[in-house]
Amino acid sequence: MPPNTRPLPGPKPLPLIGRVHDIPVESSWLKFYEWSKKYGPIYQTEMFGTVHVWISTERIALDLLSRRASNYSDRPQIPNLPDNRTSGHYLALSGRNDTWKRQRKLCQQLMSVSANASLYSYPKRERDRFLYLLSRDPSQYREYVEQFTSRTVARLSWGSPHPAQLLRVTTSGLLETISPTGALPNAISWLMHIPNFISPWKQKEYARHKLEASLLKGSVQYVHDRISDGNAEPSFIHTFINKLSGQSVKSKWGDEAEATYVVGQMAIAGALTIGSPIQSFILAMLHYPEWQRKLQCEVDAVCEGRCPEWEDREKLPLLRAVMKETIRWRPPVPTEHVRLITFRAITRDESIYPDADNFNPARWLEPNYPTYKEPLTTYPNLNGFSQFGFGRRTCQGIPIVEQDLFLTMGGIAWAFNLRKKLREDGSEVPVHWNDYTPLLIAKPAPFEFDAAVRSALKEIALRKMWESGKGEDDEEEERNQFLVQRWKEGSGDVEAEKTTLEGDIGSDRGSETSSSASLARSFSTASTGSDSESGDGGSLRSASGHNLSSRQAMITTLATAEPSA
Ligand code: HEM
Repeated sequence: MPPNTRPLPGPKPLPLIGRVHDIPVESSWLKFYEWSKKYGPIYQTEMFGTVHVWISTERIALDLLSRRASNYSDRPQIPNLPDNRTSGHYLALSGRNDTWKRQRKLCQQLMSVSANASLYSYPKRERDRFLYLLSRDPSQYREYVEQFTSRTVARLSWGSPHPAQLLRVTTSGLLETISPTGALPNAISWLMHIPNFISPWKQKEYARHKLEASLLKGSVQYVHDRISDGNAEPSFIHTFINKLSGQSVKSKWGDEAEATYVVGQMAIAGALTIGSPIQSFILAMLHYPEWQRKLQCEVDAVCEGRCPEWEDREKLPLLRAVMKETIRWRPPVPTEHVRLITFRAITRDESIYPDADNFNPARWLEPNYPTYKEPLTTYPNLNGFSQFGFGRRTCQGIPIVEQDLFLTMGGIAWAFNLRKKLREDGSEVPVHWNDYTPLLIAKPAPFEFDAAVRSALKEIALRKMWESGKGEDDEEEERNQFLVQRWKEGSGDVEAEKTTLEGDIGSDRGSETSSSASLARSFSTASTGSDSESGDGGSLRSASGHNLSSRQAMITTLATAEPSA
């Protein structure tokens, strides 16, 4: 402490445990928010001897994290992932070191090349597929939303939706590994010193990481194969291989092994986060039907009956306001534990957001609100929004978030009347107001609703959108989902499935040349126990010398890997 400074306010710690007993497992951000009301916008808490400083207003966050970024751009060690600051595997969790600086630059470069090409229309393609699926069975909305986000980001990362299903598995495991309310060592940090062979958390994380390494390396090899075949789709890694790799530029962008993890981090971030605001949007439309009507009016008037496209964005300010307001109303990252910002508290600052608990997109569109900004052809947008962080660690995925949310929220408003379900006696099935999952990325707990397609013409249009949006891989993807489900439940005999499906392998589409083959490489690497960290991508062929299909390989991998969820 410099002379003449006072310690920060905060709850008085108890010996050894500090205030750990105060933090609820569910919705811990509510406690941090409550403390910010009591102790002020910057306060400290102690947990098992570690001091945590919490920031709860945008002004202080800007002062410290942006203006004094050279002091405050580091990340702490995560007890359940102790090499997070140095491994170079997760850019968002890296310490402030040269590897992080290089990786951040690469991420920025890959993102801007894709954003300049409007993300190759991948979000539109997946949005069309998503809307049709939602029209078939709204009760499966969470599954379809997660498919949308993970398939879109898989296409962006590797030019194929194939890796999406496994990406979801490894990513949800990672979320548990790093969340303060996930793995126990994150709450009780001395547990990180327990040796591997008796630590269930370390063993689980090791198995997860191994599967993830196979997925990332196999996906990169797949892109190499497609480049050799002359039919590679655009993707982050394709840009790296084509334009940024090679000895001369290695010191600037890193080598391919590093780029594999940078692109992996982008895929992980995209698969994890964007589902939250899409689901919160549906929740908002059920609680605020008047805003649903206004949004539909804007979309109908501007698009004259067709589904909104990314090119319409300048003309749809209300849709952009709804996107931003959804994120403010229900922050996807309510507390950012890696830099200890209570994003939720920031969004509840009444001097900036009057009547803060109310979902009110008008606050971005009318001059009498403090958040209003002109011109409405550009504003509101998500650039610089507090919910994406501050200073040198600001989120690098905003172009993806913006396009994904614009297309899905606009598409839902165009296609459906969302409403609460009615019971037989005419009463409404209640929908919760603010029941969210407890991990680092908060998603609404499941709720029920009806999604009625707004007209017969739209039914036909949705069918056409599905036909053009669905990929060759849809059938195989459906099978993969089934297998992953069985594996997660631990109830399925995956070996038996393997035998049955292997018998059927002749019908497996494109096992020699399609996207399946390269993924197979990574899966076979994992399943044969070869070193998944070696970076060479492993062998392309099975023991019998035949290329494995991704389905066959996934079965093999799942049969040998530990469940991570
Ligand atoms: C609704 C969606 C998203 C939200 C709310 C969100 C929010 C955040 C937040 C709060 C941070 C930490 C900022 C800080 O410490 O100051 C962050 C970092 C990051 N985000 Fe996002 N994010 C989203 C989607 C994405 C997507 C789609 C990508 C894909 C590229 C992405 C990539 C990253 C990366 C690479 C970082 C780490 C930056 C660094 O540490 O230098 N995010 N994001």
